[in-house]
Amino acid sequence: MASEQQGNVLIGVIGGSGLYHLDNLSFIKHVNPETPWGHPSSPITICALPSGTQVAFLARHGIGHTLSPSAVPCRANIAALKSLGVRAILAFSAVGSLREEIAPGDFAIPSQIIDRTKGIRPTSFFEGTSVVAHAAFGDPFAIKFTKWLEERVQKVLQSAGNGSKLHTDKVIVCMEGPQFSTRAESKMYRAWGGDLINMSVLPEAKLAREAELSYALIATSTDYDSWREHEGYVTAAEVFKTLQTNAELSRKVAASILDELHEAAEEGDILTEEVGSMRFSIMPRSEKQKEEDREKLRYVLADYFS
Ligand SMILES: CSC[C@H]1O[C@H](OP(=O)(O)O)[C@H](O)[C@@H]1O
Ligand SMILES: Nc1ncnc2[nH]cnc12
Repeated sequence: MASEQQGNVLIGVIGGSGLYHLDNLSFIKHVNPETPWGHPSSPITICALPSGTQVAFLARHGIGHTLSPSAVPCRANIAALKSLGVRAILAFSAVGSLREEIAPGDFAIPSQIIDRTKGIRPTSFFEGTSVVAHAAFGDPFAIKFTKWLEERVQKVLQSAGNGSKLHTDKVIVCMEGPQFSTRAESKMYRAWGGDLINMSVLPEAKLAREAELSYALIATSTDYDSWREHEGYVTAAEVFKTLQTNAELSRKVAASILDELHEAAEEGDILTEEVGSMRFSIMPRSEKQKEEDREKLRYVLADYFS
Protein backbone atom coordinates (compact mmCIF):
# COMPACT_ATOMS: atom_id res chain seq x y z
CA MET A 1 0.00 0.00 0.00
CA ALA A 2 3.00 2.26 -0.30
CA SER A 3 2.42 5.50 -2.20
CA GLU A 4 3.25 5.23 -5.86
CA GLN A 5 4.66 8.62 -6.92
CA GLN A 6 4.73 8.88 -10.72
CA GLY A 7 7.51 11.40 -11.14
CA ASN A 8 5.84 14.51 -12.27
CA VAL A 9 2.10 13.83 -12.41
CA LEU A 10 0.68 16.90 -10.69
CA ILE A 11 -2.81 17.10 -12.16
CA GLY A 12 -5.60 14.57 -11.80
CA VAL A 13 -8.68 14.61 -14.01
CA ILE A 14 -11.86 12.85 -12.91
CA GLY A 15 -14.27 12.08 -15.71
CA GLY A 16 -17.98 11.64 -15.03
CA SER A 17 -20.86 10.20 -17.02
CA GLY A 18 -19.90 10.03 -20.70
CA LEU A 19 -16.26 10.96 -20.06
CA TYR A 20 -14.54 7.62 -19.58
CA HIS A 21 -11.19 8.42 -21.21
CA LEU A 22 -9.05 11.24 -22.54
CA ASP A 23 -8.21 9.49 -25.78
CA ASN A 24 -7.09 12.75 -27.39
CA LEU A 25 -3.99 12.39 -25.17
CA SER A 26 -1.32 9.70 -25.52
CA PHE A 27 -1.75 6.64 -23.38
CA ILE A 28 1.29 5.85 -21.22
CA LYS A 29 0.15 3.26 -18.69
CA HIS A 30 -2.45 2.17 -16.20
CA VAL A 31 -1.81 2.23 -12.46
CA ASN A 32 -4.11 0.82 -9.80
CA PRO A 33 -2.90 1.83 -6.33
CA GLU A 34 -4.32 -0.06 -3.38
CA THR A 35 -5.10 2.56 -0.74
CA PRO A 36 -6.19 2.00 2.87
CA TRP A 37 -9.72 2.60 1.47
CA GLY A 38 -9.38 0.06 -1.32
CA HIS A 39 -8.82 0.46 -5.05
CA PRO A 40 -10.11 3.43 -7.08
CA SER A 41 -13.20 3.19 -9.32
CA SER A 42 -11.03 1.90 -12.14
CA PRO A 43 -7.33 1.78 -12.92
CA ILE A 44 -5.98 5.30 -13.35
CA THR A 45 -4.66 6.17 -16.81
CA ILE A 46 -1.43 8.10 -16.98
CA CYS A 47 -1.51 9.98 -20.27
CA ALA A 48 0.59 12.66 -21.92
CA LEU A 49 -0.12 15.91 -23.72
CA PRO A 50 1.83 16.57 -26.96
CA SER A 51 4.35 18.55 -24.85
CA GLY A 52 5.07 15.42 -22.82
CA THR A 53 3.28 16.72 -19.71
CA GLN A 54 1.72 13.81 -17.89
CA VAL A 55 -1.69 13.79 -16.21
CA ALA A 56 -3.65 11.13 -14.33
CA PHE A 57 -7.17 10.33 -15.54
CA LEU A 58 -9.78 8.47 -13.49
CA ALA A 59 -13.27 7.43 -14.64
CA ARG A 60 -15.50 8.13 -11.61
CA HIS A 61 -18.05 5.40 -12.34
CA GLY A 62 -15.51 2.93 -13.71
CA ILE A 63 -14.57 2.57 -17.36
CA GLY A 64 -17.77 0.67 -18.20
CA HIS A 65 -19.91 2.89 -15.91
CA THR A 66 -20.54 0.06 -13.43
CA LEU A 67 -20.66 2.16 -10.24
CA SER A 68 -23.74 4.14 -9.24
CA PRO A 69 -23.07 7.58 -7.74
CA SER A 70 -23.68 6.30 -4.20
CA ALA A 71 -21.21 3.45 -4.72
CA VAL A 72 -18.27 5.44 -6.09
CA PRO A 73 -15.27 4.72 -3.81
CA CYS A 74 -14.45 8.42 -3.39
CA ARG A 75 -11.94 7.95 -0.57
CA ALA A 76 -9.94 5.45 -2.61
CA ASN A 77 -10.17 7.73 -5.67
CA ILE A 78 -8.84 10.82 -3.91
CA ALA A 79 -6.25 8.88 -1.91
CA ALA A 80 -5.02 7.07 -5.04
CA LEU A 81 -4.64 10.34 -6.97
CA LYS A 82 -2.76 11.92 -4.08
CA SER A 83 -0.49 8.88 -3.82
CA LEU A 84 0.59 9.48 -7.43
CA GLY A 85 1.79 12.99 -6.53
CA VAL A 86 -1.30 14.83 -7.78
CA ARG A 87 -1.80 18.32 -6.28
CA ALA A 88 -4.94 19.49 -8.06
CA ILE A 89 -8.02 17.73 -9.37
CA LEU A 90 -10.06 18.95 -12.29
CA ALA A 91 -13.36 17.09 -12.11
CA PHE A 92 -16.04 16.88 -14.78
CA SER A 93 -19.68 16.10 -14.10
CA ALA A 94 -22.87 15.75 -16.13
CA VAL A 95 -25.46 17.93 -14.40
CA GLY A 96 -29.08 18.96 -14.67
CA SER A 97 -29.86 22.65 -15.05
CA LEU A 98 -32.16 24.40 -12.57
CA ARG A 99 -32.07 27.67 -14.55
CA GLU A 100 -33.55 28.57 -17.92
CA GLU A 101 -30.36 30.32 -19.05
CA ILE A 102 -28.21 27.20 -18.49
CA ALA A 103 -29.15 25.16 -21.54
CA PRO A 104 -28.22 21.53 -22.20
CA GLY A 105 -24.76 21.63 -23.80
CA ASP A 106 -23.68 24.62 -21.70
CA PHE A 107 -20.83 24.35 -19.20
CA ALA A 108 -20.78 25.80 -15.69
CA ILE A 109 -18.22 26.24 -12.96
CA PRO A 110 -19.88 26.16 -9.55
CA SER A 111 -18.62 27.96 -6.47
CA GLN A 112 -21.01 26.54 -3.88
CA ILE A 113 -22.69 23.24 -3.01
CA ILE A 114 -25.94 22.26 -1.29
CA ASP A 115 -25.69 18.77 0.20
CA ARG A 116 -28.73 16.59 -0.40
CA THR A 117 -26.94 13.25 -0.09
CA LYS A 118 -28.47 10.97 2.52
CA GLY A 119 -25.58 10.05 4.80
CA ILE A 120 -24.99 6.66 3.18
CA ARG A 121 -21.64 7.60 1.60
CA PRO A 122 -18.44 7.65 3.64
CA THR A 123 -17.56 11.35 3.61
CA SER A 124 -14.32 11.59 5.57
CA PHE A 125 -10.93 9.92 5.71
CA PHE A 126 -11.25 10.20 9.49
CA GLU A 127 -14.53 8.25 9.63
CA GLY A 128 -14.13 5.03 11.60
CA THR A 129 -10.79 6.11 13.07
CA SER A 130 -9.82 7.39 16.51
CA VAL A 131 -8.72 10.72 15.02
CA VAL A 132 -11.20 13.58 14.70
CA ALA A 133 -10.91 16.43 12.20
CA HIS A 134 -13.18 19.21 11.00
CA ALA A 135 -12.07 20.52 7.62
CA ALA A 136 -13.21 24.01 6.62
CA PHE A 137 -15.65 23.77 3.70
CA GLY A 138 -17.20 27.23 3.51
CA ASP A 139 -15.81 27.63 0.01
CA PRO A 140 -16.01 24.06 -1.22
CA PHE A 141 -14.05 24.62 -4.44
CA ALA A 142 -10.50 25.98 -4.60
CA ILE A 143 -11.09 29.69 -5.16
CA LYS A 144 -7.96 30.65 -7.10
CA PHE A 145 -8.10 27.49 -9.21
CA THR A 146 -11.76 28.14 -10.05
CA LYS A 147 -11.06 31.73 -11.09
CA TRP A 148 -8.07 30.56 -13.12
CA LEU A 149 -10.27 28.01 -14.90
CA GLU A 150 -13.08 30.40 -15.75
CA GLU A 151 -11.25 32.52 -18.32
CA ARG A 152 -9.52 29.53 -19.91
CA VAL A 153 -12.65 27.40 -20.27
CA GLN A 154 -14.46 30.43 -21.66
CA LYS A 155 -11.83 30.76 -24.40
CA VAL A 156 -12.02 27.07 -25.34
CA LEU A 157 -15.83 27.19 -25.57
CA GLN A 158 -15.68 30.31 -27.72
CA SER A 159 -13.16 28.79 -30.10
CA ALA A 160 -15.12 25.51 -30.29
CA GLY A 161 -17.92 27.60 -31.80
CA ASN A 162 -20.81 25.23 -31.11
CA GLY A 163 -22.73 27.77 -29.05
CA SER A 164 -21.96 26.28 -25.63
CA LYS A 165 -21.90 29.03 -23.02
CA LEU A 166 -19.98 29.12 -19.76
CA HIS A 167 -21.80 30.02 -16.53
CA THR A 168 -19.78 30.87 -13.45
CA ASP A 169 -20.31 31.29 -9.72
CA LYS A 170 -23.18 28.80 -9.60
CA VAL A 171 -24.65 26.71 -6.79
CA ILE A 172 -24.76 22.97 -7.35
CA VAL A 173 -27.12 20.68 -5.46
CA CYS A 174 -25.76 17.19 -4.87
CA MET A 175 -28.59 14.68 -4.42
CA GLU A 176 -28.35 11.02 -3.50
CA GLY A 177 -30.04 9.34 -6.44
CA PRO A 178 -29.92 7.05 -8.23
CA GLN A 179 -33.48 8.10 -9.11
CA PHE A 180 -33.86 11.66 -10.38
CA SER A 181 -35.72 14.33 -8.38
CA THR A 182 -39.46 14.80 -8.26
CA ARG A 183 -40.92 17.96 -9.78
CA ALA A 184 -41.55 19.31 -6.25
CA GLU A 185 -37.94 18.71 -5.22
CA SER A 186 -36.64 20.26 -8.39
CA LYS A 187 -38.69 23.43 -7.71
CA MET A 188 -37.59 23.45 -4.08
CA TYR A 189 -33.90 23.38 -5.11
CA ARG A 190 -34.52 26.43 -7.31
CA ALA A 191 -36.18 28.20 -4.38
CA TRP A 192 -33.11 27.36 -2.26
CA GLY A 193 -30.87 29.05 -4.82
CA GLY A 194 -29.64 25.94 -6.63
CA ASP A 195 -28.56 26.41 -10.25
CA LEU A 196 -27.28 22.93 -11.11
CA ILE A 197 -27.88 19.40 -9.83
CA ASN A 198 -25.82 16.23 -9.84
CA MET A 199 -25.20 13.12 -7.76
CA SER A 200 -21.42 13.12 -7.63
CA VAL A 201 -19.71 16.26 -6.38
CA LEU A 202 -20.00 15.03 -2.79
CA PRO A 203 -18.19 13.59 -0.99
CA GLU A 204 -15.53 13.97 -3.71
CA ALA A 205 -14.98 17.69 -3.03
CA LYS A 206 -14.94 17.15 0.77
CA LEU A 207 -12.34 14.42 0.50
CA ALA A 208 -10.16 16.48 -1.82
CA ARG A 209 -10.27 19.22 0.83
CA GLU A 210 -9.30 16.76 3.59
CA ALA A 211 -6.43 15.56 1.42
CA GLU A 212 -5.36 19.21 0.90
CA LEU A 213 -5.81 18.99 -2.86
CA SER A 214 -7.09 21.88 -4.94
CA TYR A 215 -10.38 20.78 -6.48
CA ALA A 216 -12.56 22.44 -9.11
CA LEU A 217 -15.55 21.18 -11.07
CA ILE A 218 -16.58 21.70 -14.66
CA ALA A 219 -20.29 20.93 -14.79
CA THR A 220 -21.59 19.99 -18.22
CA SER A 221 -25.31 20.48 -18.54
CA THR A 222 -27.42 17.68 -20.03
CA ASP A 223 -31.05 18.51 -19.14
CA TYR A 224 -33.46 20.85 -17.36
CA ASP A 225 -34.20 18.43 -14.50
CA SER A 226 -37.92 18.48 -13.64
CA TRP A 227 -38.87 22.00 -12.60
CA ARG A 228 -40.33 23.28 -15.86
CA GLU A 229 -44.15 23.32 -15.47
CA HIS A 230 -45.18 22.50 -19.00
CA GLU A 231 -42.22 20.38 -20.04
CA GLY A 232 -41.36 16.75 -19.40
CA TYR A 233 -39.24 15.64 -16.47
CA VAL A 234 -35.65 14.49 -16.79
CA THR A 235 -35.04 10.93 -17.93
CA ALA A 236 -31.81 9.03 -18.52
CA ALA A 237 -32.61 9.08 -22.26
CA GLU A 238 -32.73 12.89 -22.12
CA VAL A 239 -29.35 12.98 -20.40
CA PHE A 240 -27.78 10.57 -22.93
CA LYS A 241 -28.65 12.93 -25.81
CA THR A 242 -25.96 15.44 -24.85
CA LEU A 243 -23.43 13.21 -23.08
CA GLN A 244 -21.34 12.54 -26.18
CA THR A 245 -21.02 16.12 -27.40
CA ASN A 246 -20.38 17.33 -23.85
CA ALA A 247 -17.66 14.69 -23.45
CA GLU A 248 -15.99 15.74 -26.71
CA LEU A 249 -15.97 19.35 -25.63
CA SER A 250 -14.68 18.34 -22.19
CA ARG A 251 -11.76 16.52 -23.84
CA LYS A 252 -11.01 19.69 -25.83
CA VAL A 253 -11.07 21.77 -22.67
CA ALA A 254 -8.75 19.31 -20.93
CA ALA A 255 -6.28 19.18 -23.83
CA SER A 256 -6.23 22.99 -24.07
CA ILE A 257 -5.64 23.85 -20.44
CA LEU A 258 -3.79 20.96 -18.81
CA ASP A 259 -0.29 22.05 -19.86
CA GLU A 260 -0.77 25.46 -18.30
CA LEU A 261 -2.42 23.92 -15.26
CA HIS A 262 0.54 21.60 -14.79
CA GLU A 263 2.89 24.60 -15.02
CA ALA A 264 0.82 26.45 -12.43
CA ALA A 265 1.10 23.44 -10.13
CA GLU A 266 4.87 23.33 -10.66
CA GLU A 267 5.24 27.02 -9.96
CA GLY A 268 3.03 26.62 -6.90
CA ASP A 269 1.14 29.87 -7.36
CA ILE A 270 -2.57 29.08 -7.79
CA LEU A 271 -2.64 25.46 -6.65
CA THR A 272 -1.23 25.66 -3.16
CA GLU A 273 -4.22 27.27 -1.47
CA GLU A 274 -5.31 24.07 0.28
CA VAL A 275 -1.84 23.03 1.41
CA GLY A 276 -1.60 23.33 5.20
CA SER A 277 -5.38 23.79 5.53
CA MET A 278 -5.79 20.65 7.67
CA ARG A 279 -3.09 21.55 10.18
CA PHE A 280 -5.51 23.12 12.65
CA SER A 281 -8.53 21.06 11.58
CA ILE A 282 -7.22 17.90 13.21
CA MET A 283 -7.75 17.49 16.96
CA PRO A 284 -4.40 17.49 18.76
CA ARG A 285 -2.48 14.25 19.09
CA SER A 286 -3.58 12.17 22.06
CA GLU A 287 -2.51 8.81 23.40
CA LYS A 288 -6.04 7.59 22.73
CA GLN A 289 -5.46 7.89 18.98
CA LYS A 290 -4.62 4.44 17.67
CA GLU A 291 -1.32 3.99 15.85
CA GLU A 292 -3.04 1.93 13.13
CA ASP A 293 -5.40 4.86 12.45
CA ARG A 294 -2.54 7.35 12.30
CA GLU A 295 -0.77 5.08 9.85
CA LYS A 296 -3.86 4.92 7.64
CA LEU A 297 -4.18 8.70 7.65
CA ARG A 298 -0.47 9.07 6.84
CA TYR A 299 -1.34 7.81 3.35
CA VAL A 300 -3.18 11.06 2.56
CA LEU A 301 -1.74 13.48 5.12
CA ALA A 302 1.86 12.43 5.65
CA ASP A 303 2.85 15.79 7.19
CA TYR A 304 0.55 15.43 10.18
CA PHE A 305 0.85 11.71 10.90
CA SER A 306 4.55 11.03 10.69
C1 LIG B 1 -26.22 9.61 -16.08
S1 LIG B 1 -27.28 10.73 -15.29
C2 LIG B 1 -26.89 10.86 -13.56
C3 LIG B 1 -25.44 10.73 -13.21
O1 LIG B 1 -24.69 11.59 -14.10
C4 LIG B 1 -23.87 12.41 -13.33
O2 LIG B 1 -22.65 11.69 -13.13
P1 LIG B 1 -21.24 12.43 -13.08
O3 LIG B 1 -21.37 13.50 -12.05
O4 LIG B 1 -20.27 11.39 -12.67
O5 LIG B 1 -20.99 12.97 -14.46
C5 LIG B 1 -24.66 12.61 -12.05
O6 LIG B 1 -23.89 13.12 -10.99
C6 LIG B 1 -25.20 11.26 -11.81
O7 LIG B 1 -24.26 10.45 -11.15
N1 LIG C 1 -31.20 16.18 -13.61
C1 LIG C 1 -30.16 15.60 -13.01
N2 LIG C 1 -30.20 15.32 -11.69
C2 LIG C 1 -29.15 14.74 -11.06
N3 LIG C 1 -28.02 14.40 -11.69
C3 LIG C 1 -27.94 14.66 -13.00
N4 LIG C 1 -26.95 14.46 -13.89
C4 LIG C 1 -27.37 14.90 -15.08
N5 LIG C 1 -28.62 15.41 -15.01
C5 LIG C 1 -29.00 15.27 -13.72
